[in-house]
Amino acid sequence: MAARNQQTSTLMLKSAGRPPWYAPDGKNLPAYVVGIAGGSASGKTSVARRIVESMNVPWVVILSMDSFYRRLTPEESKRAFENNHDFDHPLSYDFESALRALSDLKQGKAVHIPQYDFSTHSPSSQSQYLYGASVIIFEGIFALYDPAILQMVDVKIFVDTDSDICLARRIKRDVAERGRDPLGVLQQYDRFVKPAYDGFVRPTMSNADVIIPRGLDNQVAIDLMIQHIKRQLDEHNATIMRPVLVGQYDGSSAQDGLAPTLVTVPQTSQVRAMQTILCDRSTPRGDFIFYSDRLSRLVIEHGLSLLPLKKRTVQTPTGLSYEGYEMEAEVTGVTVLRAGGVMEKALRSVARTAHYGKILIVGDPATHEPRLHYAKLPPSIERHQVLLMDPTIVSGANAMMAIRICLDHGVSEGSIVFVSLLATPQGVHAIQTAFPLVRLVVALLDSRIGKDDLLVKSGYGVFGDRYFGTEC
Ligand SMILES: Nc1ncnc2c1ncn2[C@@H]1O[C@H](COP(=O)(O)OP(=O)(O)O)[C@@H](O)[C@H]1O
Ligand SMILES: Nc1ccn([C@@H]2O[C@H](COP(=O)(O)O)[C@@H](O)[C@H]2O)c(=O)n1
Repeated sequence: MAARNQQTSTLMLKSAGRPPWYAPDGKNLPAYVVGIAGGSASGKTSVARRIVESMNVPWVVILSMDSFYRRLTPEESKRAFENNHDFDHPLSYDFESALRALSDLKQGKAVHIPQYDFSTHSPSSQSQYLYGASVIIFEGIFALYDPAILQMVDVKIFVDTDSDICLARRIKRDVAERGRDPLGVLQQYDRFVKPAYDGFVRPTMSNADVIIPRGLDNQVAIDLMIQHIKRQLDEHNATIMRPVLVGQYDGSSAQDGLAPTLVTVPQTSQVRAMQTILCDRSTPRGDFIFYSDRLSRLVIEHGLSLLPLKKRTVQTPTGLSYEGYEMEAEVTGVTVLRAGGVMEKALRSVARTAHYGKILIVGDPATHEPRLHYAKLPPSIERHQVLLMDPTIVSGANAMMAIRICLDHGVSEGSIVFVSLLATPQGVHAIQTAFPLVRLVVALLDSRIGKDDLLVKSGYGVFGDRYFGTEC
């Protein structure tokens, strides 16, 4: 039982090169949902897998209804092991949880899906982390049954395979993969599977847009379906955000027209001197590192000072009580790799108990469109105040993707503080337009951006290269 409660989950996201999945206003575009229903062993999973393989992009995911079987009582579990429990009645599914997961995924949120173990008739200790799919394939015998789920599904498929073939495949599969014996499979089939198919599952065929006779054997129908889904994905991609282009902001180089969510650190004499050292092309690398670290600590401290406090009373060594404060919520620092690592170092030097996450976004060399390559965030991040760290904001496109990822993982917009050493007003404006509640703390504003390479023409140069010594 203890093992069952210790749900493990892979928090890694392997979406090599995922383009933006949200519109210029920062809001997610809904994912396209394909529902695949049909009898048990008709080939639903096989068809879903064939679609995923043919799409050949990581942002197509399968959500199986197996994950939403209701938990059995001890009495029901005993009957299940005697092949005498009805897993084919609609009441055996938790449609509410299935709807919630599907709806979250469709809205672009990250979800943890329980995994089901057919040999124990219960959820396994594993859960699956799904994030950011543009196409979701929802498959199961009742995928086209529940009216609220049907509302979520964009294209509805029913796999119609001869029942004798389904039975033969089910015996083979359940013995090989689900820890069953042939006689038990036959008993369960006669008692529950066949009557439920006739009474509940087959009638949902009338909800389908497309019926695929013979399942995987019907290559023509599957190819047509794949073409249809690819077209939907192309249309989806056509409406996603292109880089926020230089020139959209018409203020001057100062804070003209920018909202008060932008805070520049006080321009003390020390800050001015440090900025000058960082802007100077002849500054030796050792000095560049030293002053970047120092300025990072200042910006981080400034960012931390914006986070809310709550009252805390402590006893002093002399026995008096002291009415003080503590942070209202835990802090997570999210590093936008690689240059954000510099600011992470600064956060580690001032915050003893922070959590950490990392995001890798790489600009497409031709279009400068940001592409998500990796994200790893702490599981409880939705309850934390988040410091997003990237030393430079140019077009704002990378920052917007990083903010979107935090929001998709349940962080509220008002809990995010984006800290940066140098930002363009254009980039800040783009971020503020899409995410008006995100606060930004920067050390320096600089408005000069190269039209072709989207690099700040003055300022610190390519910060990461200068800091890590990787300049060409
Ligand atoms: N066209 C096919 N030819 C041969 N075996 C198949 C075919 N389609 C599916 N199978 C096998 O039948 C079993 C059930 O298929 P599956 O796709 O899991 O069905 P479902 O998801 O509808 O229960 C699996 O072992 C699968 O490998
Ligand atoms: N513990 C369980 C749960 C479900 N089943 C059977 O699985 C069938 C649905 O899965 P398919 O992959 O075949 O669509 C359903 O017909 C249940 O009878 C089970 O045997 N044990």
